Amino acid sequence: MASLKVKLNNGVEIPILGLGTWQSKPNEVATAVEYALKEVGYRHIDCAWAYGNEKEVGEGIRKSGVPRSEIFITSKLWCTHHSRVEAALEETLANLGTDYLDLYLIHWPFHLNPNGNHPSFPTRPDGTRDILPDWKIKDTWAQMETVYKKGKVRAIGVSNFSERVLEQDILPHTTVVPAVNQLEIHLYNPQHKLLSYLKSKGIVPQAYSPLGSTNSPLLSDETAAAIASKYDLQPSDVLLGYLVAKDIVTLPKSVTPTRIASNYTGALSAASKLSKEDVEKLDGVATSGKQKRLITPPWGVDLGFENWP
Ligand SMILES: NC(=O)C1=CN([C@@H]2O[C@H](COP(=O)(O)OP(=O)(O)OC[C@H]3O[C@@H](n4cnc5c(N)ncnc54)[C@H](OP(=O)(O)O)[C@@H]3O)[C@@H](O)[C@H]2O)C=CC1
Ligand SMILES: O=C[C@H](O)[C@@H](O)[C@@H](O)[C@H](O)C(=O)O
Repeated sequence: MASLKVKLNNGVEIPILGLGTWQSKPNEVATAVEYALKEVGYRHIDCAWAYGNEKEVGEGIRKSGVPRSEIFITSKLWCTHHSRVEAALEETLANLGTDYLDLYLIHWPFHLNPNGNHPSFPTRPDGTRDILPDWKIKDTWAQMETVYKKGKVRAIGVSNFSERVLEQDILPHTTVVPAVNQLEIHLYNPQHKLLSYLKSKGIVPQAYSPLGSTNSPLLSDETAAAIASKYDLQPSDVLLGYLVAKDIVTLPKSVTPTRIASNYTGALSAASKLSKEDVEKLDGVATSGKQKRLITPPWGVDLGFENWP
């Protein structure tokens, strides 16, 4: 049986399943969060300033009646805020209506121009993203360490950081090793090499877009479907259970009550049923020609990832 929590490198425990909230409309997310916490048993919500719905997530948390201390809340520092981490965190805390986060992540390893032509997605005259090329990501991380040491967040980590960025730009300069790296990890983008590297450094991986995100090609995958029918599960259960069985913190998003419920129970059920051979088979799907990244914002610079188009 897969464990329900994973221990981070500072001893804090994180529930292995969390509810995603990207693209959850503000008028839907409060109900979704309330339902997930009150009716299903989720105790972990994955948020971000950039999702524009943190106020409504906070509303859902309060309406659920589940005590704050029982819920693991993650949020992420947006790219236009790298020079003012503490102020950005305060804004997120106020939006969510809480006085601390369980985990705060740097959303992407770039500082976008805070004085550009858009508050979240500034672009240059040629249309490319207005990244500050001279900004050092270690200076963002130093501010993350400050808010951690002040006790405003129980753990700090990163998201969308490749091995190269961690190895060259973060780890040589840290006193606190990131607790987590949140990445696109799923059947078609399993990132085996990066996962081994993270394990060697004690950094816990979190899987975003575990179902393949919007209009997912994964839900009709033949290997996942065959394994699902063997155990009387849905393919979505297998997609999630596969990651949970590998001790990867998994973040399915849904605003549909039946899916919010089945993703939770199905993931745990699949994780307990999948054999070593099933997991090996699923591990090989991408390398047998199905490798595909689904979330590739147009950064216009090399992030250091394998298989970035
Ligand atoms: N750090 C980062 O850069 C990123 C972080 N994330 C995080 O990870 C979370 C999950 O990733 P996300 O990209 O949202 O994608 P998911 O892989 O979680 O897929 C979500 C999509 O699948 C649908 N869905 C959910 N459950 C089922 C089911 N059982 N059967 C069929 N369809 C289903 C949802 O529809 P519906 O809601 O209508 O039910 C939605 O369209 C995000 O919400 C966010 O919190 C995601 C991307 C990038
Ligand atoms: O967390 C979700 C994703 O990272 C999302 O915030 C980005 O992909 C963003 O839409 C972008 O275009 O950079």
